[in-house]
Amino acid sequence: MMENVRIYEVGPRDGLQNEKAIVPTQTKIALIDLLSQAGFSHIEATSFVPAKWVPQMADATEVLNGINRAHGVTYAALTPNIIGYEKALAAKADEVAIFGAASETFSQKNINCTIAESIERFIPIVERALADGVPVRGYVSCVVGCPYEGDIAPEAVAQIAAKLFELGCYEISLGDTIGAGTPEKIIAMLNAVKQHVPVDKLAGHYHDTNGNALDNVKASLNEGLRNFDSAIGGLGGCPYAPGAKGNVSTVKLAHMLEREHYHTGLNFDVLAKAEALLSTLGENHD
Ligand SMILES: CC(=O)SCCNC(=O)CCNC(=O)[C@H](O)C(C)(C)COP(=O)(O)OP(=O)(O)OC[C@H]1O[C@@H](n2cnc3c(N)ncnc32)[C@H](O)[C@@H]1OP(=O)(O)O
Ligand SMILES: CC(=O)CC(=O)O
Repeated sequence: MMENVRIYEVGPRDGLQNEKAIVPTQTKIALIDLLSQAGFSHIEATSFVPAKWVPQMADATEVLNGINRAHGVTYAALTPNIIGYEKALAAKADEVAIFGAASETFSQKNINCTIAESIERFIPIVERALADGVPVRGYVSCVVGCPYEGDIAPEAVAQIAAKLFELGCYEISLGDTIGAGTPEKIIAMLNAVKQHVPVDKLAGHYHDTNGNALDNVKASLNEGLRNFDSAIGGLGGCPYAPGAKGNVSTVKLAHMLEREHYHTGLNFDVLAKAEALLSTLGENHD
C-alpha cells in the first residue's frame, strides 16, 4: 500500500508575501478557492503582520472573510504576536503559526527581537490559542543557512525546535529559508532535531534557490519525515531574507512523491488551473 505524505500548501502566504506588485485581494481569494478544491488538508492563507512590515499581507482579514471554506480544509495564518493572534481569531483562522529562527541576526531582521525574546512573545499566543482550541504550528527559519550569518549549527536549530514544541506547537516546520540546504546538511540538521522532537511532528519547508529542494525532500523522507510545505507555482521568498527564492513547487513535489510511490491525494488538474491563475501575476514563478 502507498504511504501518505501530507503537502501543506503555503503559496497564498509564503508565495504571495514576496510578490513585488500588490496582488488584488480578489485574486488571492480566487487562488485559495481553487486550491481548496485540490485536496489539501491545510492551506496557509495569509499572515497578520503590520502592513509596514509586509504590505502584501495587509488584506489578511478580507482574504479570510472572502474565501469559500471547503469542508475538511484547515485555513492557517501566521501570527507574530498577540495582536496578530487576536486579528486571526476574529477572522476565523482555523490554525495559527508562530515563527522563530535559528539565527539571531535573522530573528532581529525578520521579527525585530532576539530568539529569547521571541519565545517570550510566543508564550501568550500559544496559551491563548490552546485555550481557544486553535492549533498552533511552529516555524524555525534558517535551519541550514542564514542570509546574514552563513552556516547555522544543527544544535541551534534543535534548541529552538525543542522550545517551540515544548510550548505546545503540534508540529514544527523546518524552514530552509534561503535554500542553502543540500541532502547532507539537511540530514545533519534533522538528526539533531530528532533528538528533541518526534519525527512525525516535523515538516520540511524547503526553498528551492539552488535547485536542491526535491533532493532535500528525498533525504528527509529517508529520515522519516512525511510532512512537507510547498507553494503553488514555486512562488515565494521572504522580504527579510535577501536572495531567497521560491518554495519548492507544489506540482513538482507532488509529481516526485507520486513517482516515489507516496500518496498525496492531490488533483493535478485543479493544481494546473491554480498555476494558470498565477501566470496572470506575471513574475517570480515557474
Ligand atoms: C521566513 C518568513 O517568510 S517569515 C514571514 C515573513 N516575515 C514577516 O512577516 C515579518 C514579520 N514581522 C513583523 O510582523 C514585525 O517584526 C513584528 C510585528 C513581529 C514586530 O514589529 P515591531 O515594529 O517591533 O512591533 P511593535 O510591537 O513595536 O508595534 C509597532 C506597531 O505595529 C502595530 N502592530 C504590532 N503587531 C501587529 C500585528 N500583528 N498586526 C498589525 N499591527 C501590529 C502596533 O500596534 C504598533 O502600532 P503603532 O505604531 O500605531 O503604535
Ligand atoms: C515562516 C517561513 O516561511 C519559514 C521559512 O521559509 O523560513
